[in-house]
Amino acid sequence: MPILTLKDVRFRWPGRRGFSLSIPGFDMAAGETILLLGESGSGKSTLLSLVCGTIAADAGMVRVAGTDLATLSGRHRDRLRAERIGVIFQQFNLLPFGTVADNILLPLRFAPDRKRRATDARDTAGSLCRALGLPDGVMAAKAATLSVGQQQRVAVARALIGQPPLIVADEPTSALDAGSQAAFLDLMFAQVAAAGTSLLMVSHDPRLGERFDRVVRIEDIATVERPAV
Ligand SMILES: Nc1ncnc2c1ncn2[C@@H]1O[C@H](COP(=O)(O)OP(=O)(O)OP(=O)(O)O)[C@@H](O)[C@H]1O
Repeated sequence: MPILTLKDVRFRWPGRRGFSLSIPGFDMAAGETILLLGESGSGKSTLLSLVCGTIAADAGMVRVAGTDLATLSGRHRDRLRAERIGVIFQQFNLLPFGTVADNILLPLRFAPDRKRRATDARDTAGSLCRALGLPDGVMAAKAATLSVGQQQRVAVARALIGQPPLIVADEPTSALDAGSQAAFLDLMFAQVAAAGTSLLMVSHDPRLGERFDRVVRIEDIATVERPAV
């Protein structure tokens, strides 16, 4: 069964001349890694928001791990996202005054099944930190005191904890220089492969493509209408 299926999806941002996106069909196999490429403003983040259920399609089907998001209430969509999807945002969205441990454990609060899979969640969080090359003792540090590269790794640990079947990442390397970018991707891919997780990552950088099972350009799967400026 695919981890993700989009079929005849249409979405338009509100406003008389809002940007609109339509996707006739897109499938992602379980365990597959896909790089989604497209220029700035081409609708990549909009597509990820549809997948995460933070915005609802006007028409068509978005199916995540076998469930059509349109059949769920808002509360159940939030629950499905927390259980099934690990999200890494462009700005990482860490709680600055929370500790690293607080931040990594946060998604488990809304996802009891995922919490169960993480068994001893604090130990698991510590192991993920070590595997991602974070220094000893980092779990007790306030997130705001870490470097950008370290915060990025905490965001990956938060997405991976409890082994959600799908990781969605929006330009997670945009704040890193080329060397740190490669090191970060090595660590992220090692963890994704170890857990057999599917990874849908957005970027505008085609050089990252060789690491992925498949490279998809947004214009190949979606038709967009942009408002005239
Ligand atoms: N919250 C919003 N409300 C209204 N329109 C929006 C909103 N977010 C995005 N858009 C519209 O959707 C278009 C596509 O934006 P989106 O962020 O999906 O593109 P992107 O490919 O991810 O761009 P970037 O690479 O710059 O992040 C934008 O040009 C904007 O017009």
